[in-house]
Amino acid sequence: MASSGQVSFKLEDHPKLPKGKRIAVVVLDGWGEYKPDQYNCIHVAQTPTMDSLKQGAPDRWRLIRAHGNAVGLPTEDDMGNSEVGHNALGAGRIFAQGAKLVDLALASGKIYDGEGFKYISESFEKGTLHLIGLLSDGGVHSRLDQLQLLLKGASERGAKRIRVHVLTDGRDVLDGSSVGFVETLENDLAKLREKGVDARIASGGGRMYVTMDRYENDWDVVKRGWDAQVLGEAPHKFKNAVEAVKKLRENANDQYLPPFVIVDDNNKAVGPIVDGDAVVTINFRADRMVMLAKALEYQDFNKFDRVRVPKIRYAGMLQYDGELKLPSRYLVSPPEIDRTSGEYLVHNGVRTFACSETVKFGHVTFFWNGNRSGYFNPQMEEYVEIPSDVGITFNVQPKMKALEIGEKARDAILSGKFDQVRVNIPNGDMVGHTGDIEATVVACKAADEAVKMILDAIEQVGGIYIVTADHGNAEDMVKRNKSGEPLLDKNGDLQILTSHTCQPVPIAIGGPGLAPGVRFRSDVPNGGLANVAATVMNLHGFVAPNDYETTLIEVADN
Ligand SMILES: O=C(O)[C@H](O)COP(=O)(O)O
Ligand SMILES: [Mn+2]
Ligand SMILES: [Mn+2]
Repeated sequence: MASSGQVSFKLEDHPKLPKGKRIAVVVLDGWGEYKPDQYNCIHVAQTPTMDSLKQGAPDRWRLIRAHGNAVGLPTEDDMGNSEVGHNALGAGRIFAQGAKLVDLALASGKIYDGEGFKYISESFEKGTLHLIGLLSDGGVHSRLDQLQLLLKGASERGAKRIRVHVLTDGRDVLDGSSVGFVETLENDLAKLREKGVDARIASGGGRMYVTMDRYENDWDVVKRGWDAQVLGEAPHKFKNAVEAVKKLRENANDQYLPPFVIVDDNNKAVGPIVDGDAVVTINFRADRMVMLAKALEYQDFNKFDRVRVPKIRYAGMLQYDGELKLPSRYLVSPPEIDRTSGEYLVHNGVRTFACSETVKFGHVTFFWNGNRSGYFNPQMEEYVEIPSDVGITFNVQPKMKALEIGEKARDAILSGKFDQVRVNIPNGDMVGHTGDIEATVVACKAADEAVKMILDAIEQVGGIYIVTADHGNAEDMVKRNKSGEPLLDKNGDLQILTSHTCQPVPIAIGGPGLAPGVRFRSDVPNGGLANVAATVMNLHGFVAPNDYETTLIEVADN
């Protein structure tokens, strides 16, 4: 706890639980609990390991909350996501997250008084304001209503020429919904034009194919965006963005639309980014904006040929990486997630190994450690990234690198070099997002096999396991009405749910090293992801800091 300005990271000994056990912390990505039907891929898949854990209920298996207020999101209708989920798991407390902080800053108008807005507004007189980001109401990376408020606020404060570079979603929202979002935005921009603001959509593309890669998996994705947004070059040229999205959807879904630029009557791009302009990346979530932020901000940059590097005033909606201070200017201060469990544990002698494949690597490192890149103490930690497949949608390879992650974790456990071995197993989530039900079933089976590999290793060394998930996804693949029945679209087709869900997630503890009498408490019925950190600290033999959310376990006297 902080005392006289100094943080002491010393944890108290747990009165009943021993130190020195090897502990596997397994996070299944996108693995919620839902009624067993044909659209519940976890139920349909063979998942003997996860099924066997369930038999430990209620003492060693239970459900915890992973969405809404339990993870610091604005409302109970907000589904969970990896960022807020892993933040809560790692930090042991609930922080108001980016979505909420931006809401508050817009509502109070404070966003316009901050350094970031003042900085970009210096370009309003002579330059163009460019807004780049995900266009949907998914609330995971960005929200349309926040963009709308920012457009209004910026134009009222002097922005005379505005260009919006849209990234279509279909991943946190239904596929096909991009058309409606672009129409809504076009209406707003038309209203601004009536008021004398030269406001237009300048470019676009699907989020997974244009711009929003993460953890440096595939820089080509960012380059395609750069070419369209900055250089004004793209394979597809249209006069109108609604027409562009409708046309391009004939051959691709929203997530994967190819890049396009909007051109004028002379076939000239209407909104390349040039010297003197201002740029705001409107996503509040970090992982899929960091790469673009680097391309926009870094002078030394060799990930792709930027061709032309305009001298711009750039601000992020938030600062995306506190350690890298990236970007250096931002409109809203990010949550200050301090004193995470990872930091405490290295100070208390717990040696940690963390691993996932590229697309989830930052989840068990960067997000887990409070949006902080790098090690707390390289002598005590080792983070291993297994390269993800590039350039495919994961329904094509639904097993992903699950078994490789399992093997790395197993070897780390058996090596005796680590006290905590932490992994993220991505399949349920990454394949769930493709909306391919059959492939998601294969994905869930692979994830279960990886869990088995880890639990077997824990068995062998007399260790402890804790298995949980960050939010739901694969357990429900259709959109439903209020009574839970699947919804059909106007053609009578099932509406496939590519997004996360608001379902709770399982948590299980066990292993030969678990002291007798350890069981889930029954007096924390509303426990959520933020309660996991204190639980893990207990299993390592420590009491969590006072301000952490309470532990989920107790030790019964036998
Ligand atoms: O970025 C993504 O892939 C989705 O928007 C959310 O998925 P995640 O929160 O599981 O990463
Ligand atoms: Mn996730
Ligand atoms: Mn996801």
